[in-house]
Amino acid sequence: MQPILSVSNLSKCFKQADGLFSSRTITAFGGVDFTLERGRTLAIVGESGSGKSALIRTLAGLLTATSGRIYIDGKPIGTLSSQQRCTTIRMIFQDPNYSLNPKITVGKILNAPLELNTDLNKEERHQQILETLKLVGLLPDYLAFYPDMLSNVQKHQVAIARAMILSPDIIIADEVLATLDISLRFKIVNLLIKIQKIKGTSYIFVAHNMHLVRHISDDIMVLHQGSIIEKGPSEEICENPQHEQTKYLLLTHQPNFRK
Ligand SMILES: Nc1ncnc2c1ncn2[C@@H]1O[C@H](COP(=O)(O)OP(=O)(O)OP(=O)(O)O)[C@@H](O)[C@H]1O
Repeated sequence: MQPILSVSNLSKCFKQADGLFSSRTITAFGGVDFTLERGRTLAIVGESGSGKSALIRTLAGLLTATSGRIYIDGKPIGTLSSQQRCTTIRMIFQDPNYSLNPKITVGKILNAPLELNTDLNKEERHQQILETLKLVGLLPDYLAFYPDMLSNVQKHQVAIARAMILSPDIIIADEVLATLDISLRFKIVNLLIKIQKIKGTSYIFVAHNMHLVRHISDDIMVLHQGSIIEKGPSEEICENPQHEQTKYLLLTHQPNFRK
């Protein structure tokens, strides 16, 4: 079967001012190749500055690649309209305290992507919103709530609902669990796993916690200084890491690691 996402020789460079008249080029990542199958979860790990955020932002269309190709379901991403792109890949940002507008209700937050990207009428949009709220485990009462009236975990549920409202093929989650304590982390992880089973969504997770990564991902890709140094099935990478940097990440973020 065709992978839902295929990335070939992708790179992103930034130009940064260096003195008054000169600039220097910073390569955030380069030569990145990978595929993501439908209904699978890929975790991207790496030390700070390894290029994780730049890569996922490029995949989500928030940054333009310097070179390389991205194919969605076999089609070059450049051939998709912005609506098609929005309904295919959605991103969940790290902290819902910043990504959810505190001035609008949950109902309006969920209605906006439908209004912008679909031809559904008001009643159809309302139905879609109710179904999505149910999917993430929230009651219809929450439609009238403002984000500040919600607990931290409920804000995460709303952020997931906003990402799922267009039933995208791929969800990219940027360190979404970092702001939650351990018990709530597993609540959100289990919710994401449940959604994947029901909808067949593919996930790309950026995470630091290797223990969690092992639990939630099928495959792991390790970035180091902008390059992929290791990728493969999660169990294999965690049990038998080949690269020193992967061993270091496992030691730092997984206390039981003994290699
Ligand atoms: N807008 C930018 N302008 C210049 N350089 C940038 C920009 N964004 C990222 N970089 C550089 O690209 C490299 C990769 O950064 P990136 O934020 O993708 O790393 P990261 O792995 O996500 O780090 P972290 O885990 O700390 O978020 C770094 O050297 C960073 O300084």
